[in-house]
Amino acid sequence: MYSTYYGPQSGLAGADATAQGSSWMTSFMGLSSIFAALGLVSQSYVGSSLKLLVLGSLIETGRRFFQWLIERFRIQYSLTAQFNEGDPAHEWIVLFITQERVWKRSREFVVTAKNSERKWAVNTDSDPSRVGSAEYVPTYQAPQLFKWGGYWVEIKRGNDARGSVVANGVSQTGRIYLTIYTLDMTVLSRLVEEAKKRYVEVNRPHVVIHLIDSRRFNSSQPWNSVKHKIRRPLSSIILLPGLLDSLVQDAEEFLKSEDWYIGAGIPHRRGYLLHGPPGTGKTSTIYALAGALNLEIYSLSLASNNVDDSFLQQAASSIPKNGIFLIEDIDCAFPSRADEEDEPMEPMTVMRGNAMMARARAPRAITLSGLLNVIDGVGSEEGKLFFATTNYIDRLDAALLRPGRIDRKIEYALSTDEQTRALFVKFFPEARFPQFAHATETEKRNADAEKNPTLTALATEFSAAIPPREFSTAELQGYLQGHKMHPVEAARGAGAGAWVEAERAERAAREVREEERRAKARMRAQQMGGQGYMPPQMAGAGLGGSGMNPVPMSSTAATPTFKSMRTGNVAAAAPVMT
Ligand SMILES: Nc1ncnc2c1ncn2[C@@H]1O[C@H](COP(=O)(O)OP(=O)(O)OP(=O)(O)O)[C@@H](O)[C@H]1O
Repeated sequence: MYSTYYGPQSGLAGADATAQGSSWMTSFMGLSSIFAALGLVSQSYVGSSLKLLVLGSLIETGRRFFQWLIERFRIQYSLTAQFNEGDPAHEWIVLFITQERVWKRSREFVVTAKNSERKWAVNTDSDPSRVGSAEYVPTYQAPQLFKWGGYWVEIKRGNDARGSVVANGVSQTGRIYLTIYTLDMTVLSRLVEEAKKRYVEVNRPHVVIHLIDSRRFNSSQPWNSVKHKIRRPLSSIILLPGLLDSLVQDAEEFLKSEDWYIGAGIPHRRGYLLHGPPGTGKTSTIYALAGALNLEIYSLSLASNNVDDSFLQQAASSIPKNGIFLIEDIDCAFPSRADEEDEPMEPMTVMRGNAMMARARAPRAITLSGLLNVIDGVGSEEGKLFFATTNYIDRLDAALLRPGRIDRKIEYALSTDEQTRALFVKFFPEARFPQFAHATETEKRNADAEKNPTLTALATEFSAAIPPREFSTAELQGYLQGHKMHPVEAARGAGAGAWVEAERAERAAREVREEERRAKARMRAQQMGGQGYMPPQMAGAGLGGSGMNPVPMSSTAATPTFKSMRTGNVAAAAPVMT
């Protein structure tokens, strides 16, 4: 049924409107309550955030304050020492922390194949006799704390930005900072002394040689590489009788007489020049002497690209007391005129004019005056032993050789009969060859000396087969090494005699080749001369090999060849100390 009912209909419309109004109101109310609720929520959120912010700030401030306090404490109640790589003390401390097993908490290691360069690797193997093929060296990048002698010590590594280079991703040069939590300076010096003592102990079987590695060149830390050589006994050096003893005695006496030098007003230093043909034992003598006297060697090559006067000065003055400063082949820095003429420039360079030619022969970085200053300048005293070696003493300037710079000149010569014999005996000791041991008088009478020779007899035969003053000890050593298990073959028959003939033939061929090279070089020099070129040392009116060198060089003497040295006055002279 359907009916029309207006009143209520209109009433209904009104009610609708009312309902609409109330729903709007409701919505408004709802919204506002949401907003209110949201407001409340956001109020509480902001509040909490604020609270968190305040709390966080407080914690951070507290943390910083605590850090500051710790830093204050560290500064006030600790000592920090810095050890720079290249300095010997750095070596001591690295060994010390390795022995203290500080590396145990290390997380970073440099791993390299074993070689003679110092690494102070950690020994992780429980069996110390087992030798691994690689070295594991902790980098100490993160600070490490350990206890020593009742004190807390912190060790940290820092890098020297100027000098460090990155090899295999690991910085090679750097510093070690050692912080001890005490105010007592004596603790630091006790620790350093202890470190040095251990270092000396560990190195007893070795000779320590400090070198300059140009790959890690750092002018403020010149000695940046350390090598260890097994100590060589003095008895293994075969020289003329008395020579080695007098050298060792001289050096020992020098080291003991510091007070005398001070009293006499003489700088406490001693210079030695070892000169003579290659392979006669000059370098071996210095290493054996360093081992016998417990001295470390600081060895420098003047031929290195990076070495100039100021670097030389820096290197020499950073050698500690009682160190050996060694310059090998000292003549190399100042080649004689003959050598300069042997190495003319390339023809292309000549074509471009004299100005370019003059520049092409750039002045050498080391000057003679620079070298002289280093040998007798500030920092060269303090108990330093200066050793230089050369194959060509005639090339050296008289200024370099004067007493005070070079106090002893020791001449080495090619092997004498006596040395050749001694070398054979050293090579074939009776302990290793008992079958050739000394025979008793009865045995000697009954034995057939030809069939059953003793080592002494073989040594005499060997020295008779080798002409005296013709071969260096190194050459003879090379020959004997080829027969190290066969003393009879080494001493007799085709062995020694055939070797002498082969060596002579090879030398003659080498000299022919050398003469050809020189002739070619002279021709090139003449061609240059024809185009107006004059070698700078000639233009420089008698200046030495270094263009910057204000001191005249005595390089006009003809360069001796080793043939002339063997047959001439050098060969005739016995090794002497002057
Ligand atoms: N007099 C010697 N006694 C023992 N060994 C020697 C002697 N001379 C040379 N040797 C041996 O020869 C090798 C080279 O010797 P060393 O380097 O000492 O000679 P050098 O005179 O310094 O040579 P260079 O002038 O070329 O530097 C070494 O292995 C060394 O053992």
